[in-house]
Amino acid sequence: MEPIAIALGDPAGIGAEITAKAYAARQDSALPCIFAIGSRRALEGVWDGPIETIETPCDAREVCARALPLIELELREDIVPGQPTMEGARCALAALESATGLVRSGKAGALVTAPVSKSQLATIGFTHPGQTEFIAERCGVARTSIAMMLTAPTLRTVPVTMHNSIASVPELLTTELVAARIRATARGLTRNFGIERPRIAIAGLNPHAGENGMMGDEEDRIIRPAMDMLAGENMTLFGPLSPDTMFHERARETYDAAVCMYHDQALIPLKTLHFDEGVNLTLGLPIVRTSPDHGTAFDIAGRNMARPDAMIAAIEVAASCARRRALDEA
Ligand SMILES: NC(=O)C1=CN([C@@H]2O[C@H](COP(=O)(O)OP(=O)(O)OC[C@H]3O[C@@H](n4cnc5c(N)ncnc54)[C@H](O)[C@@H]3O)[C@@H](O)[C@H]2O)C=CC1
Ligand SMILES: NCC(=O)COP(=O)(O)O
Repeated sequence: MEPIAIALGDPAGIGAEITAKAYAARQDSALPCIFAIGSRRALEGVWDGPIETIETPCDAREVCARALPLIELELREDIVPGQPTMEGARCALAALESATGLVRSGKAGALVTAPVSKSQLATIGFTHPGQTEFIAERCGVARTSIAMMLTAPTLRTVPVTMHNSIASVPELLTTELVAARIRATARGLTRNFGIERPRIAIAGLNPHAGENGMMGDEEDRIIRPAMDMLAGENMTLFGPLSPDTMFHERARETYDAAVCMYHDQALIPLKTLHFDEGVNLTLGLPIVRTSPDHGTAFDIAGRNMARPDAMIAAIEVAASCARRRALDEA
């Protein structure tokens, strides 16, 4: 497998720190060869280990054993941890763009992205809600064909609507969109985890999954018809389930992934159970892309408090998915 590219994210956040700590733990965690893309200053500000500049991903192979390989991007200002700037957002976007390109061209084996600040990116004219949608566009894949899967040891969840206001969710939910996300989830489970006939639990939108229409009708009007559309495809679907009772331990054993109707319905159970090991895996792309589940953590940036566990898990999941895909394509 080619080296894995890590875009360092916002320089004022914890991206550089968790990347450096993941690199330092590479032997204990048996991580594959990785290289970083971003600002050298961001790394040097939080880590005193060895860093070596490389020109191309293939140089990382030789360097990785002795130093963290870095494709260096210019950052023309000092970094103040916890204080994001427009220049920092430009650097984060340049790293994301460059890393995505290297993976798309096959020079890097998978893409792992450290966290960015979405609002800060918006200040420099970034029009995508998040990195997920940007990467999909760069890969030429429609937003409706991808899915944002959060994966952790005892739970995988996928939100149908992603970075949208709660007020807009009922209007955005359509039968076609729900069906598309369920299909992307099923294919993603087969492609990335080798699950031949995935079992997928579908959440309702309303309390008690609508209580037979008493507390909302999206279950009957939108979600059930979406499940019916997929009848005959290679997956086992059940639901719509009451969202409050589908995440307890015994319930989680009955499915391979839960498709949820909005961001927090999917991410609250995942982060509550597995904050330090949750991985965000984008399904439906021609490349492998993962990210730690957490954000920029500006409140602890530069204080050597950031845990690298989710970044290590993101690298492990990326490597495992890339290996599986390579085997399937061989
Ligand atoms: N993939 C990405 O690029 C993501 C980016 N974000 C961005 O992150 C920013 C901050 O979002 P928040 O909601 O505050 O979430 P957050 O995950 O950055 O922080 C939430 C809490 O968890 C702690 N925390 C997070 N990661 C940690 C780690 N590795 N070790 C120890 N403690 C950790 C933080 O210190 C904070 O107290 C937002 O601007 C958002 O856009 C959020 C999620 C994902
Ligand atoms: N909460 C998940 C999230 O914000 C993912 O963001 P991104 O990876 O799409 O930037």
